[in-house]
Amino acid sequence: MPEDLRTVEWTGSALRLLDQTALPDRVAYLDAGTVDALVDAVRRLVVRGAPALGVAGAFGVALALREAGGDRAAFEAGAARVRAARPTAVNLAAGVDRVLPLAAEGEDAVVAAAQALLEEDVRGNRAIGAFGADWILARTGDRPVRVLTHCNAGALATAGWGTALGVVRELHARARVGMVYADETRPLLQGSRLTAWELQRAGVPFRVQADSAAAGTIMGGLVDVAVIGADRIAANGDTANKVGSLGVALACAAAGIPLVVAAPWSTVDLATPGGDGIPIELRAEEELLGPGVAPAGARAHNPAFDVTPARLVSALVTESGVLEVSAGTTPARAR
Ligand SMILES: CSC[C@@H](O)[C@@H](O)C(=O)COP(=O)(O)O
Repeated sequence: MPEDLRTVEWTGSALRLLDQTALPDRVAYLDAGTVDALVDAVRRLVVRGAPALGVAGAFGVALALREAGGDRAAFEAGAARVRAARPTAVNLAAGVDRVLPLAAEGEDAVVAAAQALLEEDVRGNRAIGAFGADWILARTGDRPVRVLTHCNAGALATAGWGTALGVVRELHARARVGMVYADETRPLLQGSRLTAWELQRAGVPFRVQADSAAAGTIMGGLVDVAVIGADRIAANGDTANKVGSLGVALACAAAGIPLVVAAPWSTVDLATPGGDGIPIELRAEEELLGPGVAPAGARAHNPAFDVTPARLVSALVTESGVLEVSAGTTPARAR
């Protein structure tokens, strides 16, 4: 993503969000100037992706502080609403928690801490990209690398550069990308709308494919490595990410190719021992239904995420380096 586009930016009076519901057709921004506006934007996925949610949550504390006007209980309630706007990405709660202690010092101190988190995220993503590219290239030799990715873990999902797509960008900068298969990502099309948009702008060769094509593409020998992001990684390495990631992981295991999870340490939740403790967001049934899609009256089951067991995660790439999770190097053991 070019430097002129920011997913999350503090204007001085509001949080300016690049509206990801309008992409790829339009580049539009939404200024969230209240807690209500921010919570609504988070729920509608105007801003989305775990690290971007973390940064938005941190700035949301400044909105809550201003709105409360010195009323401690109102401030705490506002911050709690931001924190709980979506349940799975631990970064959202972590972003809020990180700046909360500064509330006593006022809005400027909170904004400065949120801005520091934003800048840290971009720096971390650059490091993730380099570590991930090194790890992959050490296993693929000289041939161009064919990558499969699921959902959008790019610049749009972060404060800049991206995690899984940060690895792809780094491979591309080293002229080593053969092809990227971008799963379209049902039901909200983060892959075909957002990942494809980012890859196109970056000049990376790609094909969008239906989620249901992923297993065949992997088993058919068209993919060297799958690289995905994460919303929450438990202490044992179990990884929650966009629904459909588990299917990609199972196919990778069956085909004997690596599944790489690229995420900052802020996505690791050491307080959650295993994947069964990760809350999975259930979204509105309407996202999967409607005229021309399903018969009137049909009901839907619409989990936004699934959990990939640690044994299927070949590598977890963070800004600190690579953990070979399925080989036993879990986040808990590394810390
Ligand atoms: C770097 S983003 C990592 C994850 O947050 C991403 O893969 C994902 O699942 C996003 O889900 P979304 O529902 O679009 O917020």
